[in-house]
Amino acid sequence: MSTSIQTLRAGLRRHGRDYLELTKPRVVALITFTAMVGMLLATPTMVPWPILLFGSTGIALMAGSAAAINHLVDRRVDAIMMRTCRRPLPSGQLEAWQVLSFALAIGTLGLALLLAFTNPLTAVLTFISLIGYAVIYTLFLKRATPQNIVIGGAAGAAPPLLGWTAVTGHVDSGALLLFLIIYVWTPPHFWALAIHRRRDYADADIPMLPVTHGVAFTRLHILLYTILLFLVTLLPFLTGMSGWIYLAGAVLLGIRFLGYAVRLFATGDDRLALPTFGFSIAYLFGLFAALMLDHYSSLLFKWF
Ligand code: HEM
Ligand SMILES: CC(C)=CCC/C(C)=C/CC/C(C)=C/COP(=O)(O)OP(=O)(O)O
Repeated sequence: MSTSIQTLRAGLRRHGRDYLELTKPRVVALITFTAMVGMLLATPTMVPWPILLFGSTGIALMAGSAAAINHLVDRRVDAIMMRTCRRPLPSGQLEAWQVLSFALAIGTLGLALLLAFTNPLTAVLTFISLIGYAVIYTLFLKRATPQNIVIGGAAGAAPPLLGWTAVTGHVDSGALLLFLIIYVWTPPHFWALAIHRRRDYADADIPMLPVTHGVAFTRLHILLYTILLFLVTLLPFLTGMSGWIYLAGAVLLGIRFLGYAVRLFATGDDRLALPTFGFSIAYLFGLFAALMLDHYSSLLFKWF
């Protein structure tokens, strides 16, 4: 046992950057931020600091573990695609057993933190999200249907709900609303990138929407989902969960996102696809920052 821990430690020192890359750190950073906003919105008082700290670390570790399993399952597909061929497995920097050990280690640590500092419901739902992304999406859906990311998007949309249940111990309408926002955001986020990288997906025989149904059809669906997203993001205000500060943020960000989607659709210029993908990330960060800002400003207003 101690020898295998020593081997793991030596490997971590030599390949720190590769292990970090396995976790998709920038994706997990945004996922963790949305989970923390879910925690903050779940209560009108302060979130107990052990839940905030260890709950979000637990969710981040399990999301990182899911991302590492995705690298393992997809290693042959990743070797074919230009965007992913330099990843640690296809480039030979790490071997499959190292990736599996790493994923199991951080996944188990994450699960233990959630069980110790949050509640069984959060631990179970986070585990289901891990399986949803790492196994159901990556191994089956991704290769089976162009609706892969619509169905698989449920795993990526779960984090704010997980943050919410970490604080309250149950799922309620506020948590479901935050889930719904990310669920509807995922198709325009991903399909914009898929238009830009469609040749990669065709080469790897992955049935992404622009490959199976063409670019024009995908542009239309990006636009339709962005309109739906605009409407869904009004719900936190309409249901009284959030106030005017959030509404202003959601409308401004939504108009900008719609601007990208309309231009992509109307001009048919695929050079707009990558900027649309880039903006989708800034959009989601901005929207959740607006939820948080609105929550605390309305609390301050009540206190004084
Ligand atoms: C099924 C759901 C999703 C799919 C298929 C998807 C797909 C992708 C892909 C393929 C990339 C890679 C871009 C690259 O390597 O150049 C990416 C990047 C990114 N995604 Fe997603 N995504 C999903 C959900 C999410 C969620 C839920 C979040 C956060 C809440 C997120 C945040 C990001 C961020 C921040 C990046 C940029 C990463 C970087 O610059 O390294 N994605 N997404
Ligand atoms: C809370 C928890 C455990 C959630 C896990 C959610 C999670 C890590 C979602 C990531 C979504 C994502 C980057 C999908 C792209 O995979 P891809 O295989 O289509 O993209 P790739 O080609 O860049 O690998």
